[in-house]
Amino acid sequence: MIDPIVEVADLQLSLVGGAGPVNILRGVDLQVAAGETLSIVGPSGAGKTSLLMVLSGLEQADAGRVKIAGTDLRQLDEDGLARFRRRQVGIVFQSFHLVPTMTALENVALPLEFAGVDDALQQAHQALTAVGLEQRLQHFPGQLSGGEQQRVALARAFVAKPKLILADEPTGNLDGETGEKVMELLFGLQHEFGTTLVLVTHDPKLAGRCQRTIQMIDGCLQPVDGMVA
Ligand SMILES: Nc1ncnc2c1ncn2[C@@H]1O[C@H](COP(=O)(O)OP(=O)(O)OP(=O)(O)O)[C@@H](O)[C@H]1O
Repeated sequence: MIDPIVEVADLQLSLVGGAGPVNILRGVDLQVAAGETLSIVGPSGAGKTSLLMVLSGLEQADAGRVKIAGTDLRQLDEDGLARFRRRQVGIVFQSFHLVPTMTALENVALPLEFAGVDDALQQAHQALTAVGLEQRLQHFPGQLSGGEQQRVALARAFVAKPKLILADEPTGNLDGETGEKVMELLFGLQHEFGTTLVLVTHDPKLAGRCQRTIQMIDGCLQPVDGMVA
């Protein structure tokens, strides 16, 4: 593959649960090209979220290779991983993960402020306008609907123009119509910025919007319909 932004080889992850260590990712190989949209589907508990956690640097793999936008994540310490996340990755979670004590504007400005950007609030204002929330800048998450909260989360994920967006069930907590609108916004922003998108979903319609779909089964990635992971 030319110019892959995600390069994962023989990735292994085990986490310690109540009954001892569990092998969650068991030899994952994956390449995603710059600008590509990829969906990952598969049964509950197969390891999809865990893979996104490793790709975002929120979880450290036990073995294998994880290179994102040319950075070998396994060589980074906690500070390096935090810097990597701020610069290269935007994350959209099912349950929004906004800071409840901050307004929509402050939530979106946060990644820019961490990155030392001077006009963080101005850029956050623009990003919220782009998702149709210019009338909600000073609202706190608790004063927003689920769909509005997810639009704030989309603005926050895209505001620093990361190379990679990781989305975990971004419409999972929304009703059908609201989910459709959030999906349109997500793909609209992805297209506008040419961002690489890796999306975990149980929704076949959402998965079908991506250029490529693969499935996670029992900690391993497998092709869907003859496609190659
Ligand atoms: N912190 C943890 N400690 C121990 N086990 C964990 C931890 N986090 C996840 N697991 C286990 O890892 C497995 C994979 O979980 P993961 O959330 O990645 O699956 P998933 O495919 O995203 O599932 P779903 O579709 O239900 O969200 C599950 O069996 C889960 O119980």
